[in-house]
Amino acid sequence: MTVLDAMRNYMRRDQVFDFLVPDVPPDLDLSHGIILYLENITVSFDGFKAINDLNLYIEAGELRCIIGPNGAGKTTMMDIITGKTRPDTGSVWFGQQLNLLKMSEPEIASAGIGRKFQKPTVFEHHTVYENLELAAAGERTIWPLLTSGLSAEQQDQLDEVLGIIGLTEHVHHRAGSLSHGQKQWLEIGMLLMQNPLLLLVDEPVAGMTQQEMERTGELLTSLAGTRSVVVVEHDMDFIRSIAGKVTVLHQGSVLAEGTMDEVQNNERVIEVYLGE
Ligand SMILES: Nc1ncnc2c1ncn2[C@@H]1O[C@H](COP(=O)(O)OP(=O)(O)OP(=O)(O)O)[C@@H](O)[C@H]1O
Repeated sequence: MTVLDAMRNYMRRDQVFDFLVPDVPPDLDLSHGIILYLENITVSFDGFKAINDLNLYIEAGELRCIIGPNGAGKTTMMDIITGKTRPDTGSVWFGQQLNLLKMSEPEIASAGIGRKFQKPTVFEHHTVYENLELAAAGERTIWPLLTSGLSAEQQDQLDEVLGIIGLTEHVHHRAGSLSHGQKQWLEIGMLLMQNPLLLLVDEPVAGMTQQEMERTGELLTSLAGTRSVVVVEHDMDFIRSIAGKVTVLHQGSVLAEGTMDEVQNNERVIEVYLGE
């Protein structure tokens, strides 16, 4: 079964994960099995090419790890996908039909691309429940939430998300009282309330305990399949524990791509990154 078939199966409404199966917008064409196309991207800052003729393709439903030395362009690449930075040249497509370069940051988020930054940005004085509730509402639809609360479907989704991120027992605790790892999971849960089809996750395990790291690996692995997950991370043990395909960025381009074993044994990768 191809990844796309698997994704289509997950999308069937008679399956158990009903509330967590992202709705595929009608204009998001995944018929080629690719959810994200970055082609011939170049970005310069004051004449310095932070991204240099980058080509990257993310499959529907895959978990991709992006690694590379400091300054390789990983953050800039994420910024391009989310519309924060516009490239000088190249194209960025979400599925076959959505040209991300013609969309604003909020439009890109609404189309189904969620981003988790390295530091957790939960509302510390609100409970876990309230954080998820606010995330369900989204910025532009908060008024209905204040007046009538969550819909039955959103409530079911919230319960499901709580289970996935392992915070059911903490639902009425203030987010500020959670451990660092739990805050990171809560923020991933907040993104899940928006049902993204592509989740971008920046250095999720920085500062986590070994146990939290393992739990995060399980969480991200479980999210792939029903959605695509792109993880930027420096921790090689973590990458090895979750990775399917790994992309190594160097000086703004793809240096190598393959399994963790393949990239770890690649001479160029050893030279410019792993041998550091
Ligand atoms: N707004 C900016 N203005 C000038 N230079 C920038 C800007 N943003 C990024 N750069 C430069 O572009 C290059 C790529 O930076 P980027 O943050 O994308 O790398 P990275 O792979 O995410 O690094 P790290 O692993 O340290 O987070 C770096 O040399 C950085 O200094």
